[in-house]
Parts: sequence; structure tokens; C-alpha cells
Amino acid sequence: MQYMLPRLRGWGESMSRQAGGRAGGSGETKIETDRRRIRERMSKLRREIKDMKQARDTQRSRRVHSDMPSVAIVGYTNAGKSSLLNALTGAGVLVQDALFATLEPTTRRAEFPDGRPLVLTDTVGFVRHLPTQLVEAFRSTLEEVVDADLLVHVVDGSDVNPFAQINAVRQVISEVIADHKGEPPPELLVVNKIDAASDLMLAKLRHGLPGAVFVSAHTGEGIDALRRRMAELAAPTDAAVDVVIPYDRGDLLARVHADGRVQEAEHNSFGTRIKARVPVALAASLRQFATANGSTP
Ligand SMILES: Nc1nc2c(ncn2[C@@H]2O[C@H](COP(=O)(O)OP(=O)(O)OP(=O)(O)O)[C@@H](O)[C@H]2O)c(=O)[nH]1
Ligand SMILES: [Mg+2]
Repeated sequence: MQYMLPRLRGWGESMSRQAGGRAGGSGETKIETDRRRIRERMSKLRREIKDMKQARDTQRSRRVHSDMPSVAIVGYTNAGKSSLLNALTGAGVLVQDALFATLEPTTRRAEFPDGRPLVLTDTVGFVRHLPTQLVEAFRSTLEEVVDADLLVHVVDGSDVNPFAQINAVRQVISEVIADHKGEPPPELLVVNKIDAASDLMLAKLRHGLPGAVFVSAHTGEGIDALRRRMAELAAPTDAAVDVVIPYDRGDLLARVHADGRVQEAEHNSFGTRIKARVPVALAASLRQFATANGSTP
């Protein structure tokens, strides 16, 4: 943070608005007021981030056991992520014309057009040149990103340079993924604020981002199309099984361990009782061994 203060005029202005007006002590110049406000805001952010970790861990462990696809809404700060969550779910999450209006991931249940449930998580915004201390803090909130089945990457189409925002966000995502040594979830680009974007910029974006969906969280335009794209991309690739695999089917048991995520395993007189999430094709081969209360597709 410290190293940013000298060149933070633009930020300072937004932060001042966010802090609620431009009081400013007597004799303080505008830039001094801004710097003081940023300092206050950042120490508040640091405290709040510390408190979030525990709640997040609880939320995440719950989700691992859920069959619902999880979609994380990511994007540059102020792109309209929270507005999009509201447009998709009617959640009533805080929306503000301010940097870092959202300080912790918010998860809501939603439905695809065919009625299948999903969980949608609104995340903390990204910026370029985030001070090192804060990168660390925010990165931990981005664990949500690593666990997602799909990333809905929101871009502000009314920004002067949406392409730069996209690159900055992708850079942060790839760093987060590299830290977790995981595979990046698929990404769906969503250009938001088309009601406010210029025709020229929209034309450039349509040309440069052929797979993107164009929406306005404000007017609702494109939201249904977005829902349909999300449903296509977040189709579950695995299924929950609860089976007893006989001891002479060591081959199947080995495949469950190799290709699936085992939640519980115990040996009984009939075979190995196993609860796991496995690829849909393997679930079909296991169907014959389903337990009475277990379910296979
Ligand atoms: N014109 C227009 N403005 C929008 C649209 N969506 C969001 N906004 C405005 O953009 C600003 C930021 O919206 P948020 O939803 O808080 O953005 P965010 O990405 O969650 O921001 P952070 O949580 O701060 O990272 C607010 O002033 C919104 O009213 C839209 O479709 N059109
Ligand atoms: Mg937000």
C-alpha cells in the first residue's frame, strides 16, 4: 500500500466518495485527505480480511459435499459483479460505485433455466498493481475461484480499456491457480454495462471476444442468454455414488480411486462400501452395486 500512496490520486477520489463525502480536516490539501482516507480504508480492509477466513472455510467444506455445480463471478473491481449476482438471483447484495464494495465472497443458490440448482459466488474485485500486502490477503479470498466449476468473468464494457481489465484479471487468476497447482476452471466472459458502453467499444469487444455474452445487469438485457450459456458450460461431469463393490471387482475399486474423489470407504462382509464422486461413465458401471440408500444416476 505504502508505495502506492504517492500516485493514487484517481483511487483517492473514489475512496473519498466511498468514505462518504469530502470532509477533510482544516488546512489539509485534497491529496493529503485522500492519502489519509486510503490509509484508513486499507487498515480496515486488512482487519476485515482476517476475520473472513474462518467463515470461508466452513462454506467451502460444505460445498465439496454438494452435488450442485458452483459458479464464481470474478472480474475487475467495479465491473458489476455484485449487480450481476443480483440480476441472476435477486439476491440484494450491496452494489456501489466504489472500489472494493465487496469485501468477502457471497454465495447464493440459483437455478439454471431447466431448474437445476447451482451455487453462485460473488467475489472480491481485482485491480492492477495491487500492493503486495493486499495481493496476499485478497488471494486467499480467491480460493473460491480454484474450487469453481465455471468462472463467469465480468468485464465493464463502458470502461475506457476493457481489454486491459481482462488481462489484469486473467493474470491474477493464473497466479492463484498456479499457487494451488490446480487446473483452471473454464471461463465465460461476460461484457456488462452494454447500456452505457459506446457502439464503437461494443463492436471492438464483439470482434475481439467472440465467445463472450453481452449483458446489462441494469436493464436485464442478455441475462437469459447468460443463464443458458452458464447451464451449458457448468454441466456436471461427475456424479455422486454410494456403492458396495464386491472383492472380486478390484478393477472397479481401483478406477474409483484413480478417477474419482472418495469421501468414505469401509470394508464389510460383502465388499468395499464406498461413497464418492466419479465421472458419469464410471457411475454407470457402478450402478449394479448401488446400496439400498445410495444413489447412482
Ligand atoms: N450502466 C450500468 N451500470 C452498472 C451495470 N451494472 C453495474 N453497474 C454499476 O457499476 C457500479 C459497480 O457495480 P457493482 O455491482 O458494485 O460492481 P462490483 O464488480 O461488484 O464491484 P466491487 O465489489 O467493488 O469489485 C455500480 O455503480 C453499479 O450501479 C450495468 O449493467 N449498467
Ligand atoms: Mg461487488
